[in-house]
Amino acid sequence: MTTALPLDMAGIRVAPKVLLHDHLDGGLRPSTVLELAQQVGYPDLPASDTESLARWFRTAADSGSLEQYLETFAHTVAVMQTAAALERVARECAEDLAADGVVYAEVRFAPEQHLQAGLDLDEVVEAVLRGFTEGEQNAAQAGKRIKVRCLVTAMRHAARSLEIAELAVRFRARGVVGFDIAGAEAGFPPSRHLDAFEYMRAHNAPFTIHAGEAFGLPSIHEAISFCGTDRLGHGVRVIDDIELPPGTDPAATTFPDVTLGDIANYVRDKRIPLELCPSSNVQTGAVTDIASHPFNVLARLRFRVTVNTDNRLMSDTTMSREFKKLADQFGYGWSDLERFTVNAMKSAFIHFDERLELIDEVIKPGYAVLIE
Ligand SMILES: O=c1[nH]cnc2c1ncn2[C@H]1C[C@H](O)[C@@H](CO)O1
Ligand SMILES: [Zn+2]
Repeated sequence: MTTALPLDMAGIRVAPKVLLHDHLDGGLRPSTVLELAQQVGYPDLPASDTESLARWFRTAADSGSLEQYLETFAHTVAVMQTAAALERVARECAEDLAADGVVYAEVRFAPEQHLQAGLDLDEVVEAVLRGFTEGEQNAAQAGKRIKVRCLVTAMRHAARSLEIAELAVRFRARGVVGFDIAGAEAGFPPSRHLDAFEYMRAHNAPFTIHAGEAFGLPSIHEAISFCGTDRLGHGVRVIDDIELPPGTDPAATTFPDVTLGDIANYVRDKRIPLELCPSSNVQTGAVTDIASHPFNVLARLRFRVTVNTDNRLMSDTTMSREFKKLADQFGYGWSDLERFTVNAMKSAFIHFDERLELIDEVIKPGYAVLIE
């Protein structure tokens, strides 16, 4: 592990980063939530100034339960019901990610949650894509290169997943690069949405599934074996299929006495990317704290780990902060952060030539100056 330049926040912010798991409705600026609520006359915000609102989201999301964590989205979704609001939120998302040094992002949201003021699914997606393009252009003017693509999510408790998969395919040439399911995991197995996944596969279109976050191995097993997912949203509970001797330090650099079960072996053998979201996992109770997060075990065992924010507003985080937390906890250097970034870029849903270009022209040169 070489660390030529100090691995501090300033350095991490300039390092090129790739983000595969970030929710549009979980990443609004607190000031934007307030302004949009005022504009649309939404009366139910739990706070009336930026600082208190930011604090409310963070503490309410710190619930230890995915179900309670998800309740906080009622407020962000409520203010994202018009084309103008969606466009603004998407534009600011691209700008904020670019300012943090993210060079490629796949940002997801559930179009079916944004129909309350009369927009249809296509109009919702069009507004968000316009916002991303504007944000990319504004970032470029500020000297920051970013490419933002969209994943459309279906809510797993609802019954619109096939329609959303069709939406993903309909918009595939216009900036939607994949499909996802999210929402409460317990009681809503991925196999409820088999027709949607089959539709995606029939159209040679990729998808990811939130699995192995609040629920354990059975959820991961369904996602990979029955649904054929291309990536795992979180997937952190794959650790339940990995046996380590009692008392093993999760921050160790090697794990020689490890035994992998069939599911863990399959995920690693097939290089199925894990979209790990450390801070979010602590908030929803998937793990106790960052120190006991299986990120390091999975990374050292060479699973295809990627680092993600999940919900920047609810976790009061950024890609840089997630990198910093992991580096501080597990002693990573620039070459490790580069590896996680290349892992993410290889796992992106854009075409191979575009991934390669970003790796060769942006990521490798970006880390080379930090490592030297
Ligand atoms: O971490 C998550 N697990 C499951 N569902 C989630 C998570 N973060 C956000 N969501 C839900 C709430 C949002 O309204 C929805 C679409 O982005 O996805
Ligand atoms: Zn998520």
